[in-house]
Amino acid sequence: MGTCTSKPSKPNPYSSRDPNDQSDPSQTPKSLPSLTPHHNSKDDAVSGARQSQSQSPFFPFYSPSPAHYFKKSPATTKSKSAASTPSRFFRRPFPPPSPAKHIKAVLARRLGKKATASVAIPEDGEDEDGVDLDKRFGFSKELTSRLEVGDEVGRGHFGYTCSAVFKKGEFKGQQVAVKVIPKAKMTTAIAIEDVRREVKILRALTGHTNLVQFYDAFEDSDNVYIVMELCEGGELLDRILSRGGKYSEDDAKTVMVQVLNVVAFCHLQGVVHRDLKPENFLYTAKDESSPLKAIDFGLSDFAKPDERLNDIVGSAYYVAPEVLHRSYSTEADVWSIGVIAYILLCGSRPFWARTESGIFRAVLKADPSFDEAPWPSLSIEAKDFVKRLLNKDPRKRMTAAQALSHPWMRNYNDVKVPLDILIFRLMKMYMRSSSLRKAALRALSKTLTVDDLFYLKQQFSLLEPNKNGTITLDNIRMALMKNATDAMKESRISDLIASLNALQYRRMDFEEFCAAALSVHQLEALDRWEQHARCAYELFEKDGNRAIVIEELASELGLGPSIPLHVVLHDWIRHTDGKLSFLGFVKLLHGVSSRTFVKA
Ligand SMILES: Nc1ncnc2c1ncn2[C@@H]1O[C@H](COP(=O)(O)OP(=O)(O)OP(=O)(O)O)[C@@H](O)[C@H]1O
Ligand SMILES: [Ca+2]
Ligand SMILES: [Ca+2]
Repeated sequence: MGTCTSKPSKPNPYSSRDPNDQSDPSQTPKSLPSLTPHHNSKDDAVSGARQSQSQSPFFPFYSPSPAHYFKKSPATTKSKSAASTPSRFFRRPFPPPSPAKHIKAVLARRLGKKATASVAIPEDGEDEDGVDLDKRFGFSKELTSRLEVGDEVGRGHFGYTCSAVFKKGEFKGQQVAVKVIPKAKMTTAIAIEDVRREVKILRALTGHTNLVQFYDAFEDSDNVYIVMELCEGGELLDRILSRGGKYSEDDAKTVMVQVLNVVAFCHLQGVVHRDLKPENFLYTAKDESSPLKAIDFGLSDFAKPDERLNDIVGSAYYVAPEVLHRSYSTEADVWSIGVIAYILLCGSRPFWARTESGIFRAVLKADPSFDEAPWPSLSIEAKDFVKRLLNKDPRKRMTAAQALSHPWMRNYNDVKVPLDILIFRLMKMYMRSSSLRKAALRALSKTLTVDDLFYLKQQFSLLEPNKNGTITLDNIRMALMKNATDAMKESRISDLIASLNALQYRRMDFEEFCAAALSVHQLEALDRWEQHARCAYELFEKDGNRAIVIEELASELGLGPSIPLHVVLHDWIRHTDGKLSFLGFVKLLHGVSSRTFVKA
């Protein structure tokens, strides 16, 4: 993104650092151990872009940045005509790359202005003609009287971060971090709104162990200041690089459990982070066992139930395919966690190319490699875990809470599985389904394995405080309230509860809960899907299948009069006895609507 990539032109006026000291510690080139890219792309342009150590000792680990970075970087010039070897060295590109939002700009160039005009987002960096931007945030102006601001501790594209100490008040003496975001960089209404939202989300979400604690926000005519907990242990990225990307499975789990916990929490609150990457997780202290904290909610947004987001934001290596397709929600964060998990376990990036469009092509088309070392020596569970996070279909991808109950994770240090927002979405769909579909789902739920049931049992018990084997609408409301932050108001999670109103006068037992909260799409992604479906159909045949005429089936499915019923539903009914065929059964499980047929 154009103007948001440069460093502040003047030194931090609050820093006690020697103003004559021209050196910038963040810019000292570091030689870093290799993070080898590998994937199974059949695209020669992509695989041919791998680099050799001899010819390319330096290569940015970060996203290949916008073209202007690439042209300037000596690292990239060196890497041009190289072939692949696994053990080369990278160092950090210079200046810091991977501005999060630039993906939008790159796609705008690729698709042409017209294609992106629908979202009416001016390119960042472009001034909005004739519009006087209101850069007042309503934050306190008392920064200097409340805090003594010290040295710079980190830097991003939108801001830089300094350490500071509270001079007075309830936090007197407390060391904190202050992220300084220059107002000069807020050149569009969208950019201003982003900063407003970053503060709003941080303020609302604070309280989770793995989320940086927010203290306050200030402003003056030049900057916005976000005061938060100081994390002195550095970025997760630096730890990965210093280890050469080699994490034992247990060490990777220690990272994953924290990342998944905070992301499951955000998703339950209806917040999607949209920029999950190792740079945006900080350790509170230098020691290995210090907790990890999610930071940088600069691209985060509220994801209302049933709403799809469409801004193309994120960082290239970590961006989910559906973000590139401009229709996504919380699942996109889980993809990014899958990329992080892949990197932790094998030290390589799953989707890699020399150019940004090459990375996007790989994200959309290529399957990451699980054949090269060290994958063959890793556990089957570890591979399954990563594959289920990196499913290209967001409906088939695990959620963060499901990932915590995956066999690879769940026995690790007594992992606690948090409430999963997906449960509410699925229950809502179930409550609105026809009795025929409910019977089909019930049959399918009888085929679930111990692993599948583990997750559902955990979720059920989170909703069932009385342990009497049933849940009510009140129980659900209470469970959500127990976990609620202010963010839920904005993301309208209460609407979800309202949509479960049909539960008001009855209870749901575990058996029905399994039918209501199972995801057909996720089961379909498994190798054993065919077995599940066949077995469920047999059960359905014994107990649920009945003769049905096409018109009745259409009304069960809620199909409108515009659908040529006899054409589309012909194969759904068995001609011998007029009952649902296997095909009809599977279609029914998915839940269909007139829209399905219109699309087809
Ligand atoms: N609470 C904190 N404690 C210590 N350092 C921090 C803290 N918050 C941020 N930093 C440092 O400042 C850097 C920039 O912060 P942040 O990522 O929030 O800024 P940004 O301008 O939004 O960056 P990006 O270019 O990634 O969007 C971080 O990578 C980190 O090194
Ligand atoms: Ca960042
Ligand atoms: Ca950011």
